Amino acid sequence: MSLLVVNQVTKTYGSSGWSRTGKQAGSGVTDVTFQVEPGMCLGILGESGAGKSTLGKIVLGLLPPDSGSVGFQGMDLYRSDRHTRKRLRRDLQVVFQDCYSAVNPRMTVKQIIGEPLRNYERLSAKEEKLVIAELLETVGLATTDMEKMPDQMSGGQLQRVNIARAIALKPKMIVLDEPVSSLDMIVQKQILYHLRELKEKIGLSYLFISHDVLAVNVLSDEVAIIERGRIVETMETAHMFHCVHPASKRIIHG
Ligand SMILES: Nc1ncnc2c1ncn2[C@@H]1O[C@H](COP(=O)(O)OP(=O)(O)OP(=O)(O)O)[C@@H](O)[C@H]1O
Repeated sequence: MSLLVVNQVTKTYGSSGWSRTGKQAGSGVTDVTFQVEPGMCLGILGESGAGKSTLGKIVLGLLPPDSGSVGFQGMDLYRSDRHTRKRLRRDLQVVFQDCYSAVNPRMTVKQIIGEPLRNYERLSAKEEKLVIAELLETVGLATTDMEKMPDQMSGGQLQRVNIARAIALKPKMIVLDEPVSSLDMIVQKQILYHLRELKEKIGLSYLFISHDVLAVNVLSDEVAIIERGRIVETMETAHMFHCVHPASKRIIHG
């Protein structure tokens, strides 16, 4: 059974003018269908404004679509009761592009990573500290980083903290919304390889939203090209350079 099933999802924003968020009203996404299998990574590759973040929010249960459905672990994300949704959200985590705004600047690394544990698990302070130390090691940070504040870390280190928080509850899937695009090239590469390792080690699935062909190539098993809110072509990443749709060719071959 597929882990994530997105079926004919459409979301249209206001028809004219500018929204409260300052974005110019646009089409959002139209009739989007795809699946992600357990342990696999699907890359959603598209240019700016193509609808990638809209799709990410819909999959995370944060933005109800106008029509269509999102199934996760066999349950309908938007038609389940609150209790089921909370359970599903535990298995569906996210890492956003902006590692600094994703954390509370007044919290220590220990408090940031401990937040989901406190929301879902009943651990003693000692157990929680042990789990956090293990998570820090898993993402390649030192246990002594626990007491640091976000502004004492580099962007790459803080993104590793965000990854540690995302995997704290041993989720089945992580939505990666441009997780490396604000980092420099060397750090980007390190984090992408680390995410790939984690995927294999823990059996994680990813929905990897990106505009970056090389990044998608490192992490994804399959890639779907999105243009003006529509998926125009889906292929195995290994065959990505033989794409046929004009939008895919433009994005992949530059
Ligand atoms: N809150 C909003 N209100 C109105 N229109 C919006 C809103 N959010 C997005 N849009 C519009 O929906 C379309 C898709 O936007 P979205 O942010 O999903 O694209 P994206 O591919 O993530 O772009 P980027 O890579 O620049 O972040 C765009 O035309 C955008 O202007």
